[in-house]
Amino acid sequence: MNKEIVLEAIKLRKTYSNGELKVEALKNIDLTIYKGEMLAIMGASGSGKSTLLNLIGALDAPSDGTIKIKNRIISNYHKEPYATQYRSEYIGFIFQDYNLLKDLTVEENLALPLILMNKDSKTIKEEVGKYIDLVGLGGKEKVRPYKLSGGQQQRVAIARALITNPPLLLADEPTGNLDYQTSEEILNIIKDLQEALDQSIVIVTHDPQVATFADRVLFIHNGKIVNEYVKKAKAGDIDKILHMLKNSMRC
Ligand SMILES: Nc1ncnc2c1ncn2[C@@H]1O[C@H](COP(=O)(O)OP(=O)(O)OP(=O)(O)O)[C@@H](O)[C@H]1O
Repeated sequence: MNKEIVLEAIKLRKTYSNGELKVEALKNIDLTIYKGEMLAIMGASGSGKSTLLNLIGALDAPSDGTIKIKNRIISNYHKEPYATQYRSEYIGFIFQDYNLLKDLTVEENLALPLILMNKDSKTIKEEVGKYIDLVGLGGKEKVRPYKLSGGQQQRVAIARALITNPPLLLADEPTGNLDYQTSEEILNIIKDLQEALDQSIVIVTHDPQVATFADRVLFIHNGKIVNEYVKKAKAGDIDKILHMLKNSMRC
C-alpha cells in the first residue's frame, strides 16, 4: 500500500548573507512527509533544523527549491499574501515558548484561529470545547495563560495549532522549557492526537527523549540530511537514536 504524501520539499536551499559572510544553512534538502507520521529532525546546534522547519512553515523564504503540499506546488508560497494563506490552510505551529496571547483566556486563544477563518459562532463553540477536552484542560476555559503551568500552556498551544485541522503540525523544541515528567505528558498528548486525528507531525529537537516518540528520525548535519532512523520497536530506541546522533555529528 502506498503511503499518502502530505508534503515534499525538493532541493531546498537556504543561504544567509551577512555582508561578505555567507552561511549555507541548508544544502539541497529533499524531504517527504507522510500522512499520519511523526517525524523528528535532530542534529547539533547550528545544523539547520530550525531553518528547515521555518522554510516548510513559510516563516522564511528558501534561497532555492520547491514545496509541494497535498500534491500541489505552491509557487511563491513563502511570499505574501500566499505565505499567510499557506500557513492558515496547511500548517499548525507549536513553539518552545508557547506563543499564546496573554490578554486572551484559554478559550479565546483557541477561538481566534477559527474567527480568522470566518467560522460561525456555533462551530467555534463546539470546536473549542472539543479541543479543550482533547488536551485535558476542562475547567480552565476562562483562565489566562499566565495563571497556567508551562505544561498547561503548551496544551493550549497544541489545541490552538490543531483546531484548524491543518494537514501538517510543525513543532520546534516543544518540550524545551519543560521538566522531564511534564515533557513526557506533553509528548504523550501529541502522540495520542497523532493517532486519534491521523495527524502528520514534524518535531525539531535536540532531545533523544522526544525522538523516541517519533516514527522516523532524520539526522541533519551542516545543512544536509546525513542519516535516517525508522522505528521498528520501542525497546532500545533511545540508545539507537543517541548512537545515530553521535555518528551523524561526526559526518
Ligand atoms: N538569520 C540568520 N542570519 C545568519 N545566519 C543564520 C541565521 N539564522 C541561522 N543562521 C545560521 O544558519 C545555520 C543553521 O541555523 P539553525 O538555527 O537552522 O540551526 P539549528 O540546528 O536549528 O540550531 P539550534 O539547535 O541551536 O537552534 C547556523 O550556522 C546559523 O548560525
